[in-house]
Amino acid sequence: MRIDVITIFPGYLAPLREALLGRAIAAGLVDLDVHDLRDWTHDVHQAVDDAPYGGGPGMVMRPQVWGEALDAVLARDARTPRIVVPTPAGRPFTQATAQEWAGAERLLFACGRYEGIDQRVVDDARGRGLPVDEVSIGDYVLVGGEAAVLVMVEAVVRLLPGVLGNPASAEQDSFSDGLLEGPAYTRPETWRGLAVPEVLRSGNHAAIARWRRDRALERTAQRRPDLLAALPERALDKADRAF
Ligand SMILES: Nc1ccccc1-c1cnco1
Repeated sequence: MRIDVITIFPGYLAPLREALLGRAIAAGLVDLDVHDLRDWTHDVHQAVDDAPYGGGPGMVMRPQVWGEALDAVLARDARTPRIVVPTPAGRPFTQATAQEWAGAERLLFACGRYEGIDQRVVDDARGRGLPVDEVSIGDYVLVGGEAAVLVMVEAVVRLLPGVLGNPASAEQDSFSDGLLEGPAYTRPETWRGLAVPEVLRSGNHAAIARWRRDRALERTAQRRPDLLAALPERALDKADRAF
């Protein structure tokens, strides 16, 4: 997978070259290119934004600069990318989105700041038949899209074959079966007077699986009843319903 990121703060994306993602890049599973949007400005001030038509607070990022940047970065590789624009006004980014994008051969993230990018940049790209996803990582206000790109790239790249040491862990993630993961424990058996639940040390794998499923159902019901309500009928078996 090739990943391009266009931003006015390239340094903000440095963490993408660390740890798991850094290893994926080193292993050739991911090609990452971070581009400075200001490289496509032509004025001495390298202006990337301007006042919004219609007035109001903040600044809007200029279409000319973004248009030139996108055209140049698109041309760097023959593969057509999904263009991703992080925005608080976007559709929710979920595990399903990450799984969908993990199948893409190329992703191009356009990091907007201020009050966003002139809408015509997205409209022009869509008008040329390019897939553009405007997505939000949650209902809160960030200063720019860069933090959202760190989140989304990690969620996607960990799903790529060969990235995770143990692919099973991707299957057992929270959300992969529609439920939140339950509590996890490791040694010592007792710590500050708190003991590991007996069943987890019993060696009875059926009982352990049941206990874990019950804790996941319990936690999901308490913290994310919306996820429980969204589960398809077939997702809960008889034992689940008894819980
Ligand atoms: N608040 C923001 C400001 C700029 C670019 C993205 C966001 C965003 C993305 N997901 C939530 O917020």
